[in-house]
Amino acid sequence: MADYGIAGMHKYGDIFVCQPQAVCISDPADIRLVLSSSSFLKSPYYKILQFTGLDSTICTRDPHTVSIKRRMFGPYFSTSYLNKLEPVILEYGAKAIIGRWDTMLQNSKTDQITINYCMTFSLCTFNIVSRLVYGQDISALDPRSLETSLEWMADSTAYISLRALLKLLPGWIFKLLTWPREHMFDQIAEYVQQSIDTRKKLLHSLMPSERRPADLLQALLDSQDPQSQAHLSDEQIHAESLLLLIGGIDPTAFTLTWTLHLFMLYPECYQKATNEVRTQFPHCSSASDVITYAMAKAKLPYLEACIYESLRLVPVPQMMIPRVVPEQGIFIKGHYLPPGTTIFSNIPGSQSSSKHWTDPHRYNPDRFMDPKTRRTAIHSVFTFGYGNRTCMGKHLAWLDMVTIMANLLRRFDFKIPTGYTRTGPNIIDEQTKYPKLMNRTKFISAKPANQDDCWIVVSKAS
Ligand code: HEM
Repeated sequence: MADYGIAGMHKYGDIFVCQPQAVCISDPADIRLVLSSSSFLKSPYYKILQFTGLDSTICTRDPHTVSIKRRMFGPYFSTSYLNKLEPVILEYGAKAIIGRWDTMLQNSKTDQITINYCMTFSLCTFNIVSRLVYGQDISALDPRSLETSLEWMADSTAYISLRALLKLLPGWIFKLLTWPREHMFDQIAEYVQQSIDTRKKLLHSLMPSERRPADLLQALLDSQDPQSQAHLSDEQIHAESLLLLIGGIDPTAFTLTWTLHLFMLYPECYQKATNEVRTQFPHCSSASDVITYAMAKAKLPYLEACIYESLRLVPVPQMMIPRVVPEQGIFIKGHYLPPGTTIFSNIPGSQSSSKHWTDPHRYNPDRFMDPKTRRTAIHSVFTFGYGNRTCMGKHLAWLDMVTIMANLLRRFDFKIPTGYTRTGPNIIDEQTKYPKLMNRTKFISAKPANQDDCWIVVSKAS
């Protein structure tokens, strides 16, 4: 889909017909216009994201229900609620990686270790999400549970996504293809139910003076329909929790992966980001001394710009967030689009277009630093979507990404393993004339296609 959008944009420009009664648009101004209007409903395509028999937030189309759901859950994804969750996020995120790498370095005879950073970031975001959404400490980065965690994470997320996609097929084919692994779905459902039951028991046993837990499981249990005051049923919690599981692991982990990969391809950016972190936070007294999100937001603008630039250059979600033209129709670039037309926002195309970005194939975080271009640049990155259906978890994703990256750059040095020659600062892509990026899958997520590209040498900060 992403390649098709990029090729179509090069051939036909900022708007082209991509299917009967469907167009693909790439001008950031047009994308903003469509995505910021609540009268452009999500297209029925989103039904494939129905992980259980019920609509979770992402595939809800009816504007009234959407408004209720966003009012119910929105406060729990706000920066003020996330502040309460930050100690847990730091413990299961940045501190968990630091602890693991410190132990590995202590046991290493060479003062350096070689690790797979994509896997580390995936386990780490899995660790955070499991704690926040299921209230479970799965210690994903602990060597004793590493293999089980990897297997469970890969199988469950792949299976849930695949099961959703297979729904596009006729019912009997869906049943035929999914029944051999249907037990997995039952296992996940059981896990969710156990988490809900354990939490309900805990709440029941709390003394009035004791504090209720603060996490996303509690948010799902506490949230109330603003009109009827009704709470979510266990089935609704199940549907929403699977969305948080799928949305919360891969996009965050892969954005971190691309950021570190891009640092290795652009050593000057890596050096600048590292210098910024180590100049602003020079003293690192103990293992528990970590850079918090507020500290990073206040003092690390270049690191933030680096993450924005990764989100622009490699937008991890590869879907084109389709919307339907409302009954009054719309003119885009002089073309009248009648009601019912599907509009795909060509995010990968728009974010790599030389019409809208100077030197688009170059990783250049400075475009998010210059006060003259910063605002427009930020509003032209659609990796989290945009407007009234923008990603609800984006503040959480930023918190995860900034705290993990800032703390790792502060404590560790990174370099490409000796002998690795598939990518590097001097391995230039013939087409773009800039360092070649590692290959990626382009189906659902821009995931590194080959895990062998994700090894990196880590040592203590010099
Ligand atoms: C870098 C990380 C992330 C990226 C790039 C990302 C991207 C997206 C995108 C593109 C959408 C769809 C927007 C649309 O359909 O118009 C979305 C929706 C959503 N995301 Fe994320 N996401 C990320 C992290 C998260 C996290 C950590 C969570 C929560 C744990 C989350 C929860 C959600 C929810 C609940 C929605 C549905 C919002 C709605 O339909 O109104 N996301 N995200």
